[in-house]
Formats: sequence, structure tokens, C-alpha cells
Amino acid sequence: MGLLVNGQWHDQWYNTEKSGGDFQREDAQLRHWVTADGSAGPSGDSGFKAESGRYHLYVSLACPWAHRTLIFRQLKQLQDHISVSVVSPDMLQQGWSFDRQQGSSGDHLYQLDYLHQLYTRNKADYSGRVTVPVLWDKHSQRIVSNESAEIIRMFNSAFNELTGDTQDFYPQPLQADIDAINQQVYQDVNNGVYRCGFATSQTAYEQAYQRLFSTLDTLEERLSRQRYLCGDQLTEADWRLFTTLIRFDAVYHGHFKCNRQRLEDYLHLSGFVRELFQWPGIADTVDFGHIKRHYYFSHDTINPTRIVPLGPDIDYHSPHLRDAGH
Ligand SMILES: N[C@@H](CCC(=O)N[C@@H](CS)C(=O)NCC(=O)O)C(=O)O
Repeated sequence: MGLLVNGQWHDQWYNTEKSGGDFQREDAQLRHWVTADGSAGPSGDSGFKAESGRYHLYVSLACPWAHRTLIFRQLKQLQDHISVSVVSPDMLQQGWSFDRQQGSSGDHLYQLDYLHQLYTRNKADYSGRVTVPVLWDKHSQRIVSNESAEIIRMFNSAFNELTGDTQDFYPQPLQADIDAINQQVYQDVNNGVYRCGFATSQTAYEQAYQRLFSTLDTLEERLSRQRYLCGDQLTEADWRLFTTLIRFDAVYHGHFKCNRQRLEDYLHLSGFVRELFQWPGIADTVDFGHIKRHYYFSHDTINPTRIVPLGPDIDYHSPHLRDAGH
């Protein structure tokens, strides 16, 4: 685990000293957009036109942020248009690697050993963390984006003409609602579990834990009244919650000490996570082997023995019961 400083790799764990033990996630830096006609998006440069075979996605199957992008690739029928390389679940001294012996697909484009080499290929003197997902442009040989929230927005609409798939997970009338839910879910749940797990002071952990469960309680209540987070239509907000929920009992409950209760103990959230897991194509994007191995093996500050637990034994294929009323 580490970061690049002026293009040089430094092996270094997160620094929580300045923030009283609280883990603060850095904002992603590379924020261009693929658009239907190649015009500039909300940030960054123009010139990234949606074209079949032009873009490549680098993901970890363990990472909840990268998982979002794989889900949208699946939902929006982009499998034949956007290729993928998968890093090893082991994120060690050199950060994310393409070690085929340890579960990586290898780097299909350049046969690199480490993801940080892709970041310096994009910009030789890059400084910052080396994160997944990365959306890479094979034409210009540049990183388009390393922000999953924006990559899924591109996938949601930019390629519609190529695929003919016009499903919209960020429909105009629901955008304000989706944004509001996303913000709370990001702070308290998606990133909240990390703030529990990476806290280095008791106070920071307890604050993150309280916010996490109080928000899960609110979401449980909401899902007792309606099928999805924004009503009866499945949206981006649901998928963003899903990637954390599906990891909850396997990893966050134990490894990150999010243990007031299991997700399975929530009636509606446990049905909701099953419904989304059973959505066409989605189970294929979930790899519990990579998920458990990544967290329990890579974070040796939290789990020094690196023993990866065998459980829990949960059947996500069992009936979700969400259509029998909520
Ligand atoms: N804002 C980014 C966050 C991505 C992120 O933090 N990914 C983690 C994996 S779960 C990572 O690569 N961490 C490596 C590091 O922080 O050094 C996004 O949503 O795309």
C-alpha cells in the first residue's frame, strides 16, 4: 500500500494523525469524461468520444468503488465495447499488482506489473494515490477518469447509441433525490465502513460506527415502505448502496468492526441486497474470494495473521421476497 510522489512509488499506509484518528479519503484527481460526441463533460478535456473497443477498465473485484463500474458495464450491455483487466486482490508494498499467480487477469494492454506504472504512463510525475477503478483510453493512451461515481454516469448514457440500450439509472426527475441519497450513503455507509475500519482512535471509530448504523436504520425503514431507495424505480443510488451491502457480513462486520448487527439481521436490507444480487448479470460481478482475500490479507495492520475467514455461509440466491409487498 502506498502512493506516488513526483512519479516515485512510496510504500506508506494512510496517515490519520492530522485528523484525530479519522480516515479521510482523498478526492480522485483524473476527471475527464467520455461523451457521445467527444465534447467536454462536466470537468476535464474534450476528445473522449464514445467508441466501441476504445476504452479499457482496470478494476479490483474486491473494491466496492470499482464494483460499481463493473455493474454498470453489465447493466448497460457494454461488455463487448469496454474491455477489462482485473488486479490481484493482494494490495501489498507495490500497491495493486497484475500478478497472475495471485488472482490477477494480468494487464491486457501493456503487461505491466503494477497499477502505479499505468498512472506514471499517463503522467510521468504523477503525485497521489493509485486507486481502482481506472478508465483508460487506448487511443490517446491516457487515463480518462479514476472516479467511479463519474465513470458510472458515463456508462449510463454516453454509449447509448452504440448499444441501443436506453435504460436510465439517473433519470432527470429523480436526480435531486438520487444526489441526496448518494451523499448520505457515501459518507455514512460506503466510506463509513472504511472510517470504522481504518480509524486509529476510539472516538473516531465510535463516531463512524454510530453514523453507519443510524443511516442503515433509516435506509431499512425507507425500504420497508418502498421497493427501492428512490421509489419503485431502480436507480444509481441503489447500485451504489449495493456494493457496500454485499460486502457487509463477509468483511465489514468482522474486519472493520461494524458489528452492532449483521446485514442479515435487517429484514428489508437483506431482501434488497438479494434482489440486486439476483438482477440479470450481477452475480457474475461478485467475487467473494477476491473480496475476502483483499481485505483480510492486504490490511495486515488490522489483521496481522492474514488468516482469511471461511464464513459466513449466506445464500444470496435465496428468495428476496421484495415483490410480495415490502
Ligand atoms: N473516489 C474513488 C475511490 C477509489 C478507491 O479508493 N479505491 C481503493 C480500493 S477499494 C483503492 O484503490 N485504494 C488504494 C489506495 O488508497 O492507495 C472512486 O470512487 O473511484
